[in-house]
This record gives sequence, structure tokens and C-alpha cells, in this order.
Amino acid sequence: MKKSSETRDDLANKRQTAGGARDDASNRRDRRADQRDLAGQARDDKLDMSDLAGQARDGAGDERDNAGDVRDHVAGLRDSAAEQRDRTAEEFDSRNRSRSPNRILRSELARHEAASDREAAFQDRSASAQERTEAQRDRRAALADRHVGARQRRLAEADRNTASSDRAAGLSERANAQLDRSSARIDREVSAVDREDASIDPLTGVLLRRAGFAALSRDIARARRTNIPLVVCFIDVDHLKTVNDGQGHAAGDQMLLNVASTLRSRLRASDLIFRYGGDEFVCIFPDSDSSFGELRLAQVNEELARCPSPASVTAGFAELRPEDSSEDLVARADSELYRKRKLR
Ligand SMILES: Nc1nc2c(ncn2[C@@H]2O[C@H](COP(=O)(O)OP(=O)(O)OP(=O)(O)O)[C@@H](O)[C@H]2O)c(=O)[nH]1
Repeated sequence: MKKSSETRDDLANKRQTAGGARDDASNRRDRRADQRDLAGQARDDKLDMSDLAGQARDGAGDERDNAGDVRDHVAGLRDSAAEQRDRTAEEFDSRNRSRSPNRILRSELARHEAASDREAAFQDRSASAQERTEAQRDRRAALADRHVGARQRRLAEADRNTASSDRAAGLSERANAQLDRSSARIDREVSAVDREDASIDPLTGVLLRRAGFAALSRDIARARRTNIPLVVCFIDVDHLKTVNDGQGHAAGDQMLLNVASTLRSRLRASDLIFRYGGDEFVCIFPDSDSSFGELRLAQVNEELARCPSPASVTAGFAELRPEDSSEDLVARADSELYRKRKLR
């Protein structure tokens, strides 16, 4: 029985440890999932910035295109103006064959202005081509920004997926940890019942020797701490062998049972009884001296004498001394019992 309760305790401890380990693992997973979420967030932020940069570059490209259009338009106007001036000069030339110096001058002037309009139109076209080249560069850069952004988005998505599967795994770890803990609790409860069974004498229902000595040690410690007296009584059932031999073991068992229940009925709540072995019992009376114990045992014997199957016990007493261990105290009570028996 003892072995099985120790095995159960071991199992419960192992389960408890397993539960703790699972909790640690799921905490680690949660931390990792948090980090992944943060990484995903950081990537998203970066991506937003790339998008903004791409939009800004697109805007710049549009503006340059517009500027190029305007310049083209102006260049076209200048070209038209130059052509108009050329035509005007031609007209002067053909209408005035006489070529008066004044008219020749006006015609030259028109040609000159047409040439400078053409030059300005050429400049505008060059500037416009330059604007268009730069607009194209901006658009290429915007495209690269968008590519980077898309990649960041894919990575952020992957981070989020891993974080969510980490969290799911953490959740199931926690469920398993919970299961381990409940199993450990049940094991401990069963083990406690086993222990109790192992501490109690199945025949008489009183404590067995090991548990009795543990209780006596606690009572002695308490008596010393609170400075109160304590007396121990060693009891031997009289003539059990005769009953066993004459009426059978069942009658002997019944006799032991009667003695135990009579002792119990005479004990106070603070007193304790345990079976030392065979037909021997030990009673502990805290806050009492030997005369109190003797009075109680006399009452027990009176009651046992009135039973349908009369019985009696012999008892030896020992009062707690400062140097006593629990074994010393019980041994002294046993010697006192032996001395009494010899006197009879
Ligand atoms: N029926 C029964 N007998 C037991 C039990 N435990 C021990 N005994 C018997 O109790 C008897 C004790 O014998 P003794 O020590 O001579 O004690 P006694 O016959 O009571 O004699 P005195 O103590 O001298 O009066 C032995 O025969 C044991 O076998 C038990 O649980 N049930």
C-alpha cells in the first residue's frame, strides 16, 4: 500500500513537472509569436513608407511630364511664331522688289526674330526631353519601391502565419499542461487516501505504530513549546492468547476491537491512541499527569468488565521528561507496565 502511494506521488510529481515544462514551452512560444507580430508590424510600417515614397516619386514624375508638355506646347507656339515671322519676311521680300533699305531692314528683323523663336523653341524641347528622362527615372525608382514593398508584405504575412500557428501550438500545450495538472491532483488525492489507509489499523480503526509515533513526536514538541505536561500510557490486553486458543481468533479480534472502542470512548478530543502491535496499544494524554491517566484506565477496565465478553487491560505510565524522545517515553511506559505485571 505504501509503495503504491509513493508510486502515485512520484507520478503526480512527474506530471506536475511535465505541466510546468509545458507551461514554460508555451510561454516561450507566446514570446516568439509576440516577436514575430512585432516583426510583421515593423515590416508593414516599412512597407507603408515605401508606398509613400513610391507615390511621391510617381507624383514627381507626373509633374515633370506636365512640365515637359507645357514646354513642348510653348516650343510649338514659338515654332509657329517663327514660321509666321518667316512668312512675313518672305512676303515683304516678294512684294517689294524695289527693296527699299527700310523694307529690307524690316524683313531682316522678322527673319532674325523667327530665328531666335526657333532657338527658344529648341531650348524648350531640350528642357522638355530632360524633364521626361527624369520623370522616367522617377517612375523606375517608384516601381523598385513598390517591389520592395510587395516583398515586405509577403514576409510580414509569413511572420503573421507563423505567429498564429505558434499561438495555436502554445494553446494546445497549455491545454495539455492543464491536463497534466489535473491528473497530478487526482494522483495526489488517491495517494493521500492510500496513505491514510496505510496509517490506520484495519481491525480496530486506530492509528498504526508509525503514524502513532509521528503524532507523539508532534505532541511532545507542542508540549515543550507551550510548557505543558504530557503522559504516555502503554497498554497490554490481558489473556488474549487464552481467548484465541479457547474461543478462536475471531473472538480474540472482537476482544481487541472492544478494547480499542472502549479506550476511544474514554479519550478526550486532544488524546490519541495507536496500536503498538499485537495486543498492545499506546495512549497519549497531553496536558495530563500519570494520576489522570490511571483514572482513565480504571474507568476503561470498569467498562470492559461490564461487556458481554469481559476483558481487561494492564497499563504502564510515563510522564514526559526534558530529555525524552518519543521512543524513550514509550519504552519507559512499557517498563512500568512490565514492572506492574511482575508485581501481580
Ligand atoms: N485474535 C488476534 N490475536 C492476536 C492479534 N495480534 C496478536 N494476537 C495474539 O495475541 C496473543 C498475545 O499473546 P501474549 O503476548 O502472550 O499476551 P496474552 O495472551 O494477552 O497474555 P498477557 O498479556 O500476559 O495477559 C498472541 O497469541 C498473538 O498471536 C490479532 O490481531 N488478533
